[in-house]
Amino acid sequence: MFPTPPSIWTDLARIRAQAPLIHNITNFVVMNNTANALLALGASPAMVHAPEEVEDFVAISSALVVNIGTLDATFVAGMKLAMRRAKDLGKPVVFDPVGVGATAYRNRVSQELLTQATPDIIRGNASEIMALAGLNAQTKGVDSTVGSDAAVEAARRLSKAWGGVVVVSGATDYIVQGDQTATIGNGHPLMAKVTGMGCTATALTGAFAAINADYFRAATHAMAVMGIAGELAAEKQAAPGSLQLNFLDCLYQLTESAIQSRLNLSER
Ligand SMILES: Nc1ncnc2c1ncn2[C@@H]1O[C@H](COP(=O)(O)OP(=O)(O)OP(=O)(O)O)[C@@H](O)[C@H]1O
Ligand SMILES: Cc1ncsc1CCO
Ligand SMILES: [Mg+2]
Repeated sequence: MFPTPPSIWTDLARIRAQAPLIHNITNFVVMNNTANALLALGASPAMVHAPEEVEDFVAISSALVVNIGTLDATFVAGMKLAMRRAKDLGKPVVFDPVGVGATAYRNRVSQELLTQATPDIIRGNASEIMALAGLNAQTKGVDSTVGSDAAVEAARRLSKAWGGVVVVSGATDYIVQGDQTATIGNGHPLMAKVTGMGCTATALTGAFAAINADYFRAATHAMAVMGIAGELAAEKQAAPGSLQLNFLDCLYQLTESAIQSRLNLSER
């Protein structure tokens, strides 16, 4: 048994009560998945990337989620404007460096985004976090080639370099801020067989950051809810198509007692 921080449930109840507006600049592959996941969680998603309107949209949103999965020059221009405006307005920024390490363009854009407006939380798989930390990580497009354990020290290095929270997802999720580490052992291997489950984790993290200004807690709670909903869904039917569908239903129906009985969280 693990101790259950009641704040996971408190945060989830707050999201359901307040339905915070989450501004997403994300990739074409997952727009529908992450919008539906945010709705099932209780938040209110909007996918808005035109440079002409992102600054105005940030101003009415409670958090900004930036994901470079299918980047191009127009997306990047919108990301820079939105991230700078979010920082100016003190709104949480969550960054997903999809596929960083795979190409020079992705590496350059990621570094530009990080230096222009430092995100509060970065969530990536192990290859992405290692690449972002400047390690010569092997990457296979958008999927990781190494386990999350291998990237914990890279996450710590990144976090110490700019003071934010870094999340490495995988069989075990690591949430790192400075010397602090939380690990989440929930989830199911089939989650990696549905595209955009990592992007979904990042989007949900945006919703938790919108209602909890302790971003270490917000990220930890998001990864816990993600993992628990994922394992509940996999238990209904262990196949990818069903998992994608059941994940939304399990997220929507998630109860305090399910969180309490399933949470696999440790901290040091
Ligand atoms: N082997 C596993 N066991 C348990 N949970 C897993 C496993 N692999 C992935 N997950 C969970 O799936 C979610 C997505 O993590 P993953 O590391 O696969 O993201 P990703 O590679 O960025 O995905 P994508 O780029 O497709 O969005 C996380 O919530 C993670 O905890
Ligand atoms: C498959 C894929 N390609 C670019 S973004 C994306 C979604 C998972 O990261
Ligand atoms: Mg990813």
